[in-house]
Amino acid sequence: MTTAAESSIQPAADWQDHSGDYQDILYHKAEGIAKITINRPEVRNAFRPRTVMEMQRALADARFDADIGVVILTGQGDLAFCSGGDQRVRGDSGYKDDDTGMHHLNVLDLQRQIRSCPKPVIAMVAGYAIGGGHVLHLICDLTIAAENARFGQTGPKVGSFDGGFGASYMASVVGQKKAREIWFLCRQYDAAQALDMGLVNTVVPLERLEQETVEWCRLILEHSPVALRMLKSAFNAGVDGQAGIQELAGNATMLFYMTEEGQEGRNAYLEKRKPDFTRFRRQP
Ligand SMILES: CC(C)(COP(=O)(O)OP(=O)(O)OC[C@H]1O[C@@H](n2cnc3c(N)ncnc32)[C@H](O)[C@@H]1OP(=O)(O)O)[C@@H](O)C(=O)NCCC(=O)NCCSC(=O)c1cc(O)c2ccccc2c1O
Repeated sequence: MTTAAESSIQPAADWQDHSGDYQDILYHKAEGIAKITINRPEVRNAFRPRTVMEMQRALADARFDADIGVVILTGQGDLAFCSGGDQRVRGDSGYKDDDTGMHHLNVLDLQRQIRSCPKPVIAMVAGYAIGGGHVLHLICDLTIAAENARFGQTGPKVGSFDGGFGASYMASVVGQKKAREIWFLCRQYDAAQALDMGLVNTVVPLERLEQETVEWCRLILEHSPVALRMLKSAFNAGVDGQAGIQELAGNATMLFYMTEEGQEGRNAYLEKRKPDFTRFRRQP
């Protein structure tokens, strides 16, 4: 019998360990890919506040590492990607932080961080993606699922709900009727059903899960980082309201700063002269 920690997923890259002092996650890098693994298989990779904080730190590292072009989010073992918030530490107003005793719903911060990360984030799902763990895979740009993957929400069963991305973004992915079914009935869906409703991008045998995911990463890494960045923020802008527009506009500003026209404004200010924009064409 396999234990929750054991994995039959074949490694597909020469991963370098960057886990450092992390307690709840593993963090690896290889070939321009960062891999963040929730490492709490004894609770089906449920997250507590510390888990989320560590994931936030690792994701920030991946974002600011110029050698990294794509991020994989996954869970340790064959049995679960993530089973959502750790119900054992759920207090009366959130999940209790071991160190401070404060109550958190900090996975919501992580969701926004995944969405605004200018690099593609891919969920690599074996086993259960349930509750807040299901929303985490949903938020990722792409999901590669193993044949044993199972998806679903439990909120209304356990006294919780995610009325943010978990509801509205889900509806934009699977449609209003299906999203309401997923939340109202709290059923589980297998990988084939998830593929059928557009919740995942592809389904592969468990052993090939990482190989397929790394192949997708390698393809992405062949492509223009700026084009990918612009596309991600453009996809977000359509559903994220003012925050999405801010992200897309921020990328436009970054590109403008990279032009001579943008730099003329800065240079003129620093050189205490009037800017000369006459040499820049007005595009039709
Ligand atoms: C995930 C399961 C379907 C797996 O079932 P299976 O039969 O394979 O395994 P067990 O049930 O026996 O579990 C093994 C072992 O793990 C423990 N465990 C599993 N999940 C959790 C969990 N989420 N928290 C704590 N512990 C967990 C389980 O108790 C067993 O331990 P033993 O010691 O008894 O052996 C099934 O486990 C399952 O349904 N799990 C619960 C899923 C769930 O309800 N998750 C919480 C949903 S709410 C949520 O995630 C959430 C979090 C947030 O931070 C939010 C923030 C803002 C808005 C909303 C939020 C939100 O909804």
